[in-house]
Amino acid sequence: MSEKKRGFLGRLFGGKETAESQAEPAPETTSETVAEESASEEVQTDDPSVDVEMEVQPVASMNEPPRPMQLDAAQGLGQTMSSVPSPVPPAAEILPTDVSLEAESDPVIEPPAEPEPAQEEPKQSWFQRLKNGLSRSSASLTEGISSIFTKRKLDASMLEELEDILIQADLGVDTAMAITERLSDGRYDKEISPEEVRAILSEEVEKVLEPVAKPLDLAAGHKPHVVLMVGVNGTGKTTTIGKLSQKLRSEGRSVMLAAGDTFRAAAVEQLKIWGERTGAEVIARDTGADAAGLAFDAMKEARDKAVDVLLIDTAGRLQNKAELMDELEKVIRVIKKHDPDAPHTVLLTLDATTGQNALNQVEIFGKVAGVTGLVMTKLDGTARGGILVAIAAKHGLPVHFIGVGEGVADLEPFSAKDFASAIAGLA
Ligand SMILES: Nc1nc2c(ncn2[C@@H]2O[C@H](COP(=O)(O)OP(=O)(O)OP(=O)(O)O)[C@@H](O)[C@H]2O)c(=O)[nH]1
Repeated sequence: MSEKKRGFLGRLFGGKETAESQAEPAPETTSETVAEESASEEVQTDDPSVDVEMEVQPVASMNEPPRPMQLDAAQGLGQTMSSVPSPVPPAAEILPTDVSLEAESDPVIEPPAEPEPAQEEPKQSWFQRLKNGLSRSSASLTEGISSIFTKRKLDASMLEELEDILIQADLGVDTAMAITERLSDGRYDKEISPEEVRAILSEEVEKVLEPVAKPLDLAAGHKPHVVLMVGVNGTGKTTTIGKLSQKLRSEGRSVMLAAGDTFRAAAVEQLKIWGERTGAEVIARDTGADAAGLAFDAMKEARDKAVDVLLIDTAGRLQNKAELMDELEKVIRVIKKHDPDAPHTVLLTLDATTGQNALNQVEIFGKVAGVTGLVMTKLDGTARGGILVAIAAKHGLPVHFIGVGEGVADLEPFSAKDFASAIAGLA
């Protein structure tokens, strides 16, 4: 019961809610050092000694109280806000094969509107939303299982068919084999029900996911704790930052958002809206501005104002575009000028609809940006949610959150057991 009284993030991030963060004793970055870097790398900061290109535009005050859309921290897992569904574009559409560095101006993707109290929908538990979100993934598995294991005695061809279904659901060869091996153990020539198979599926998936289901740890005392959000275009970086900001604010933490996606005008606007909604100050520049310069200025602002968490957005980039990946490295180098240990968290957002390509994204972003944890989004828009299992088995990186919709309540800390039960279609 006492657990319940602690803030939701306090419990799930492993940190003490009241713990005072200590400022990092990072060496002070001087304007000279930035100017040096700027001269060699053309970082455009707002430091007066450095070439000033665009104005920093603080938007909302971080002292503002969170808006009514706040998810009650103590109720986090059990309560819901209604989400506004919108069609998720297929991976092929959100992963163009050729992306140029020229700034884009596309329509602003407004964060989903807050529900009017009068229109409040019946509250669903997080598990129910997770189940609904994963329904396409679980349907493809459970329908396949039901079609094989119907009043037949277990034989080798059934196991082969099952293995195919599991592999097609992107669970990965190793997990597929582990499941079929476990099934075959002592069950040959015996009738086996689809329910038994689903129970074993759930147990094996949980075994793979348990070691990676780790809360985001903000308790190390960094002030600010710097979270850099990286990933391919349209995977949900900006939306995830907005949702995280909401959660952190409802824990009583001060948050600053850096609109480092200077490539896409709509992303800057989107982040400003999230900032206003969640009471987080937003550091932004005009479209096309230097992302590293913006990150430098945001770091300075966040340290000067002693905010608890700085969430830095970055432009989406394909992992095979070398020049874009170089730009990301530069952003990280500039952040380190303020604090050599920063970014303390590098979150990679993965779009579940991408399927197997996500494995490759983890590898490349891991090398370039030192990814420390994963957020898998859009599990609601795909039958390929099993990819999370393959990623866990291959890379073993912590999975901090999963997203099953666009609404602020559709991002939650990752639970291996819940995910395994939901994908196996268990109640
Ligand atoms: N269905 C669904 N949609 C999501 C989820 N997360 C994000 N989205 C939507 O995905 C779209 C792209 O999200 P963004 O946050 O703009 O993605 P991004 O990675 O910042 O995009 P770039 O700035 O182009 O790199 C938006 O329409 C979001 O609302 C999710 O978990 N489920």
